[in-house]
Amino acid sequence: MKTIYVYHDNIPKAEDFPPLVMALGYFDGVHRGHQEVIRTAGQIAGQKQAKLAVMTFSPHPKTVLSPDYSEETMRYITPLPVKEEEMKKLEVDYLFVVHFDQQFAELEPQEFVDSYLIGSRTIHVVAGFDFSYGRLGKGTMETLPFHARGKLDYTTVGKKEWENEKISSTLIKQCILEGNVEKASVLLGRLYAIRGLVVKGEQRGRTIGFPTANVQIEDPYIVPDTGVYAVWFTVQGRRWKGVCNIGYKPTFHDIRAERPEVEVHVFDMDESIYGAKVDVEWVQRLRGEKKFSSVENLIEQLHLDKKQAEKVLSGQHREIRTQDL
Ligand SMILES: Cc1cc2nc3c(=O)[nH]c(=O)nc-3n(C[C@H](O)[C@H](O)[C@H](O)COP(=O)(O)O)c2cc1C
Ligand SMILES: Nc1ncnc2c1ncn2[C@@H]1O[C@H](COP(=O)(O)OP(=O)(O)OP(=O)(O)O)[C@@H](O)[C@H]1O
Repeated sequence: MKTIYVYHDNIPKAEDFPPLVMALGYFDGVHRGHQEVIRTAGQIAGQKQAKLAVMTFSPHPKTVLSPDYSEETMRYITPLPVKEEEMKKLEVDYLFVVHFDQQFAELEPQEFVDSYLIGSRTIHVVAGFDFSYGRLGKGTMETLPFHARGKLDYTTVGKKEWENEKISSTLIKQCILEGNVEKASVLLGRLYAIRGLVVKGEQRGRTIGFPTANVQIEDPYIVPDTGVYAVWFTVQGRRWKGVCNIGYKPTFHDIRAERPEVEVHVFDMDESIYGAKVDVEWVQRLRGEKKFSSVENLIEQLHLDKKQAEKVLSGQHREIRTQDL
């Protein structure tokens, strides 16, 4: 897959590309609704002997269009490098990442179709029923035939739902923030995962029999609600079972840190992994974080947490259910 960063002054030109079938949208999470859009585009590309392309935007349009968001505070299910990996898995040939700024937001729908689609040799557009384009989102899948003027074909993908709700990035973000990582995983079609770096913690863990890997999150991910989770922990290509606390450790700290810490007790792992890149996959939230009256009470609870996480990870929860949709 080739990733192409597009700015206003370097819009892709038709002569540089083979005929493209283009899936359009932001695609945060690359969830099951998105997968349907991209697979549909892939099938059409196969039929038309064209290449499969996806056009996404960066940063999130909300950071430009809404005063409630900014690039500094925006959080994602799949920050751009992770989105790229998911697109590769879907066998996308070209990922166009269009720089979203005020100037782009003000493009008339006709200009967007002419310059960014027809101009880049898109022969067929695929998007969901609620996709919109151009200034104030005035372009929709209903207006696309008018703007296309017979120069490209289009396919609209119907609403993909789960339990009568539209699968959307917004819904998945909400689930993650509430700690409902199981539902988030069902909607994503894979376990929600966060990549981070193992850093030194306060070194107290090993003294209480529960050493933990402190995970520093560097990309702008949405972090699940505070609490204790059963997780899979992947380091150096090996996947381990673990139990993770996201929180402020109120048993030891009266004053809240700026951000919650993410620390994983990895079962049966006896290696020093400081500095390693790791993936934490969130399987199930087990409980909320508590302030214990003594370290002994905390340790007692940690044994119970470990047992419960072991049970969850050994059971049916290992693979998420895909037959429900
Ligand atoms: C599974 C698990 C559950 C935890 N639950 C709590 C909790 O409910 N309350 C709390 O104050 N700390 C909790 N902790 C954090 C421990 O207090 C922390 O791991 C310990 O103090 C070691 O910290 P350190 O790695 O910074 O040295 C939990 C840690 C783990 C691994
Ligand atoms: N559940 C769905 N069913 C069908 N198409 C979808 C679904 N969700 C998104 N799409 C389509 O996938 C593309 C990318 O979606 P986009 O990221 O813009 O929206 P979203 O997932 O609904 O996120 P948000 O909650 O931020 O609106 C768009 O063409 C959109 O119409």
